[in-house]
Amino acid sequence: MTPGARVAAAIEILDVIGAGTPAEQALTRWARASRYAGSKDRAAVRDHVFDVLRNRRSVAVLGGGTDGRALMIGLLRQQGEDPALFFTGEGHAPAAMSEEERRSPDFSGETGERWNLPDWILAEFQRSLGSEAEATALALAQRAPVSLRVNLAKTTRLGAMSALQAEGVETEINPLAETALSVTLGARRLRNSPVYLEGLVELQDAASQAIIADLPAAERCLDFCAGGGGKALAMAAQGRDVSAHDIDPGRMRDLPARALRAGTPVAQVTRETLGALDPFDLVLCDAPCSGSGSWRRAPHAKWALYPERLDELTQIQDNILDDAVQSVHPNGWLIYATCSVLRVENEDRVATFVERNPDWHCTFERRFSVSDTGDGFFSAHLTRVKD
Ligand SMILES: C[S@@+](CC[C@H](N)C(=O)[O-])C[C@H]1O[C@@H](n2cnc3c(N)ncnc32)[C@H](O)[C@@H]1O
Repeated sequence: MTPGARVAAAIEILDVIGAGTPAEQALTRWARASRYAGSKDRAAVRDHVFDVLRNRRSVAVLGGGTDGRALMIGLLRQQGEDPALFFTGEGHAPAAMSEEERRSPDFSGETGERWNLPDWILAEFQRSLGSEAEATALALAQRAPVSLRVNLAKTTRLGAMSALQAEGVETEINPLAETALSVTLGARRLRNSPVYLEGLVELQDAASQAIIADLPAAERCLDFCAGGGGKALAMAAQGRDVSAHDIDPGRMRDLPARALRAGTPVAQVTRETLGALDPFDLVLCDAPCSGSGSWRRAPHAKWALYPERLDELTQIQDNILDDAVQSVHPNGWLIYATCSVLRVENEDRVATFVERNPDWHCTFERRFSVSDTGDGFFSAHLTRVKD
């Protein structure tokens, strides 16, 4: 495909997304219907689409509209390209630009537009991040790094690096955790590589790994909000005895296969069986949240969040802590984590938990910035106050 044809494909997909189809679904449908597109074409079209979704506000201003065509004109301008070189009308390229489209709009640069955030969230964003607010917003508009967790139950970090290199996947040490690698080349080869298929590495954000690396020593651990089990598997790879629970057990459907591949067993517990089990030394609540620390991976979530939903999430987070604390051993740990950068979902939830439970205190809090090495995350360690 020519560069212009890739832009035309992105326009078509953005219009499908604009009409309400989720981004991944729209991309998959387009790829199935476009057998002529090679893997490089598919990757380039995907990058265009996700670059637009991350930068929706600024590119709408720069392109003078919100349909796929305007958004792509805006994206090319933002990337320092001349859109007229892509909009030629030749072959499969989009039609040549009109007189009006050629006029580069004035980019007023209001904060929400420059930061590519909805206006309503700006105050909370600034309260949460202070002097880091702008850098965080701008980082969320960039592509996310690809990080791997080395399964130390099967190999070493250097062992994994050289095995990956032999398969054409280049990596470098990621400083956030001793299990973490950043992929610098060949990420697309990963999923079919023996190193991945044999469970020597898992795809996992490095800050997510650091949250597990920070955990206090504890033998029997419960991942209360296990989802796909990324953190449960990371805990199991540390040699802990791990059980996984989720309000929606269907979310854990891939966990047995992943645990088998990793060679690190994870038991699954249901709501019903949980009450009959002995309390755990550590209960991790990786709570549902706005996902604001990982909006560069799921940019649609940035635009789908609204104030009432954020309020609802904080209520769910409080309820989860109140529920999960019942499974913690008297000398045990309650760990709270989110992939959010918002105080209202992080420090504020910990503070209100301690207010409701004065016999508990927080011994550790850590924030992870959105950076080249990892997503935005938060974690806090809570335990009972000792007499
Ligand atoms: C952030 S995701 C977990 C991601 C997972 N820990 C990982 O690292 O892959 C949050 C999970 O919490 C679950 N959840 C939501 N409400 C819950 C509740 N009240 N009790 C337990 N789990 C809940 C959701 O179904 C979702 O799978």
